[in-house]
Amino acid sequence: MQEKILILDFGSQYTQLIARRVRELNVYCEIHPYNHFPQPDESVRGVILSGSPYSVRDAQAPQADLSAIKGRLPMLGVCYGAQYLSQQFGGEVRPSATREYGRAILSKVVANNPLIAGLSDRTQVWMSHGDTIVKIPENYRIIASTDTVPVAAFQIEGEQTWGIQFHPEVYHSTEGKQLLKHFVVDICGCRQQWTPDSFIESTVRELRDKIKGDKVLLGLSGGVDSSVAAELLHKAVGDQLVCIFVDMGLLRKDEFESVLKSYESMGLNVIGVRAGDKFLADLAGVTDPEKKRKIIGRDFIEVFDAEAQKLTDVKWLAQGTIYPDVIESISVNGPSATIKSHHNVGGLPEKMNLKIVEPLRLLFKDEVRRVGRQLNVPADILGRHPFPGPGLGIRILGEVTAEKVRILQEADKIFIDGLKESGLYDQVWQAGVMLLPVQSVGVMGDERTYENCVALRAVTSTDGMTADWVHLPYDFLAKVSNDIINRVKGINRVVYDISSKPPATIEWE
Ligand SMILES: Nc1ncnc2c1ncn2[C@@H]1O[C@H](COP(=O)(O)OP(=O)(O)OP(=O)(O)O)[C@@H](O)[C@H]1O
Ligand SMILES: O=c1[nH]c(=O)c2[nH+]cn([C@@H]3O[C@H](COP(=O)(O)O)[C@@H](O)[C@H]3O)c2[nH]1
Ligand SMILES: NC(=O)CC[C@H](N)C(=O)O
Ligand SMILES: [Mg+2]
Repeated sequence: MQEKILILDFGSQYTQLIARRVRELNVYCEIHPYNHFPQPDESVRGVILSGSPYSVRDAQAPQADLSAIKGRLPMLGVCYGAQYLSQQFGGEVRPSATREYGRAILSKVVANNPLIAGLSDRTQVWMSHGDTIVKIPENYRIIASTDTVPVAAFQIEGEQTWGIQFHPEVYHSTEGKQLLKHFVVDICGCRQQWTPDSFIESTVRELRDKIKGDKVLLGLSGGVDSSVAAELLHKAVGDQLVCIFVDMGLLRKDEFESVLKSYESMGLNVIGVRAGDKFLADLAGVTDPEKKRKIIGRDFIEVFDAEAQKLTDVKWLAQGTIYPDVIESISVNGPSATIKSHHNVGGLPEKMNLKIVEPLRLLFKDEVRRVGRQLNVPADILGRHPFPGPGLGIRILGEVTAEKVRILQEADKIFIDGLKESGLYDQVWQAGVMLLPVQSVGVMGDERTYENCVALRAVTSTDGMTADWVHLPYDFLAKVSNDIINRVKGINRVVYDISSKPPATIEWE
C-alpha cells in the first residue's frame, strides 16, 4: 500500500506548494478540500492543515471535522490551520495590530521539540497573516516565537499535533523544507520511497488491472502530458492503445510531420488525421476569440468522434490530465472563474460512451517530465514549451485565414529556431508569436509598404498561472526582428510583449 500524507485544503494559495515540498521529499501526498475530506485509511501517515484566505473569525470561515484525525494521526496546522486548531479548542484568535507579511526570525522556546530540533537557533521564516493567536488552549505548549508573534509554533501536549503561524512551504522560509521533513519523515514515519520508478511500476500494474484486454483511445498533441500518458499506457497495454493526432491546420510549421516522426521512434500506434480544411472553413469570418475557441473545441470532438467510429471495441478514453487541472476544478472556491474557455477533449466521453482513464492525474508537470525521462520519452518532446490546444488559431487575432496561418508559421519558426540556436529555449517557459490585426506603414527598398505587425512573446512561469516576460538579449531580439521582416513576406514590423500575467494572459486571445 502506498503510504501518504493528506493535505486538508482550506483554500490557501500555497496549498499546492505544500504538496510539492512533501513530494520533493519522495513522500506521496494528496490535497483534499476541507469540505470533501476523506476518512483516512491505513495508508495515511499524517495530515497537514493548510492556510486560508479566510479568517477563523469570519462567519463563512471554512470548518472541518477533525475528530477522525486529531490525536489519532500526526497533524500539522499551517497558518490558518494553526489558528483553527487554537480557536476550535478553547484558544483565541484576534486581528493583529499590524498585519505581518514577509520575513521574520524564529527563535526556539523548546529547543528539543522534534518538529524544530534540527533547525538553526534563529532561522528565517516567511509570514503571511492578518490574524494572530493571542491565547492558546491550556494543554498547548509554545515551542517557538518571533519578535512580534509569541505563538509562532506550538505542540499539543500528549498529542502528535503541531501548529505553526509561518509558511514552511515557501522558498523564503530558509529551513522550511527541513521542518517539513521532520514532520513527514521523523514524526509521521514516511519512508521516502515515492519515486518516478515506483510510480511507473504501480501505475502500470493498476492500468493493466483496470483495462484488461480492452482498447484505449488517446488524443495525442505532441505536448508533454499526452505524450507521457501515451508512453505509460503503451507500457501497460501495448498495442491495445491507439492514438489520434489531429492536424487542425493551426500547428506550427512542419509540426505534423515532425511530431508523427518522433512518435514512430517510440513504437506508438498513431493515426495522424489531417483536418485543417474543416477547421479553417468553420473559422471563416469569425473574429470573436471565445467563438473561435468554441468552434475549434467542437471540431476537435467531431474529428475525434469520426475517427473513433472507424475503430472497433474501444472502451476507454485516455487523457493527459495532470494535477493542477484536477485541483483547479475541485478547489475550495469552486472552479476558478472562466477567463478563457480552454479547449479540451472533456466533451468526448458523454458523447462517445467511453470510460475515462487518466494515469497522470495526480502528478505535477515537473513530475510528469521526470516520469517521461524514466520512460525514455525523447528529450525534445519532454523539453517542449507548452502549446495551446487551439494552436495558432488563438495567436492570429481576428479572423483566421490560410494565408495568415502561413505568415505566422514562418515568423514563429524564425523565433523558435532562433531561441534554440542561441541556447535560450530552455531558459524560457513558453514562447510564441502573435499576428496582430494591425497594418502599418513601412519603407522597404525605397518603396512604401503597408503590412502586418507581429508581437513576440516569451515568458517565465512555473505553472502558467502567473508569468513574467523574459528579458531576452537586445542582440537576439534585433536579429529575430531583422530575420522576420526580411524573410516573411507580409510583415514589416515586429514588437516585443513586455506584459506580465496578471494582468496580460500568455496567449492574446
Ligand atoms: N492536435 C491534437 N490532436 C489530438 N489531441 C489533441 C491535440 N491537441 C490537444 N489534444 C488533446 O488535448 C489535451 C490537452 O492539451 P494540452 O495542450 O493541455 O496538453 P498537452 O498537449 O498534452 O501538454 P502540454 O501542456 O505540454 O502542451 C491533450 O492532452 C490531448 O489529449
Ligand atoms: O490546451 C490548451 N487549450 C487552450 O485552450 C489554451 N489556452 C491557453 N492555453 C495555455 O495555457 C497557458 C496559460 O495561458 P493564458 O495565460 O493565455 O491563459 C499557456 O501555456 C497557454 O498556451 C491553452 N492550452
Ligand atoms: N495565510 C493564512 O493562512 C492566513 C490566515 C488568515 N486569513 C490570516 O490572515 O491570518
Ligand atoms: Mg499542448
